[in-house]
Amino acid sequence: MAEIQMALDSLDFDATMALAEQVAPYVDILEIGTPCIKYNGLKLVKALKAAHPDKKILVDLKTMDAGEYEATPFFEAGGDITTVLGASDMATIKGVIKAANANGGEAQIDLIGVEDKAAVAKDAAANGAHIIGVHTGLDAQAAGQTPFEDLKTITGLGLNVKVSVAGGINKDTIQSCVKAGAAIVVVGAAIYGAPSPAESAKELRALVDAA
Ligand SMILES: O=C(CO)[C@H](O)[C@H](O)COP(=O)(O)O
Repeated sequence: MAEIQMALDSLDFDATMALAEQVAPYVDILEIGTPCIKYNGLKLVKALKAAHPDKKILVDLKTMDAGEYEATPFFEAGGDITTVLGASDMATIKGVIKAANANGGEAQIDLIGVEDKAAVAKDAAANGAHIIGVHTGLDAQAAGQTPFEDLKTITGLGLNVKVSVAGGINKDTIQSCVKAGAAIVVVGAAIYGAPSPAESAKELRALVDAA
C-alpha cells in the first residue's frame, strides 16, 4: 500500500502544527518542508514528533554537504527520514545514509535538478539509500514541468529502494503515480491550498487506497 506524505510548507510554526493536526488522520508521513525547517529548526521536529508519535516525520533538509554532521541532530530530535540532494557528492549521500542507519531512520535521495537521474539513483541505491525521491520543485512546476515521466524511468530500474514522487500531485494524478510504482506520494499545495485540507487529504487517502 502506498504511503501519503503531506508537505508542510508554511513558515509559521503554529500554522504548521495546526495543519498537521487536521491532516494526520489521513496521511502516513508528515514532511517539514525545506523553507519551514530552515525557519523553525529542531524545535519543530521535536514538537511535531511529540504531537504525532505514530507518524513518520520527514525533514526536508535537502542536504548538500557535511551529510552525517547535518542530518544526525534531526534524527536525534525525532525525524524518521531526512533528505539529501542527489546532486551532492556521493560522500555526502553516504554520510546521510550512515546517520539514518545509526538512528533507525531512512535517507531519501532527492533527484531535484539532477541531469542523469537514473545513474544517481543506481549509485545511491548501491550505497544503501532507503528512498529515491523523484521531484519536480515548485519553481520547475511554475515553468510547466511535471515528475511523471521521471517516475516511470526510476521505478522501471527495479532498484531495491522505495521510490517517492513529488511535484504538484493532486487528485487527478495521484492514482497514476501509485500505478507507476511510487511507494510514497507527496502532496503539498493540493492539500494546504484546498478549502478544507482535511477533506482534501481524506479524498486523496481514498484514491490511494483504491489504486
Ligand atoms: O519539496 C517541495 C518543494 O521543493 C514540496 O514540498 C513538494 O514539491 C510537494 O509540494 P507540492 O505538492 O505543492 O508540489
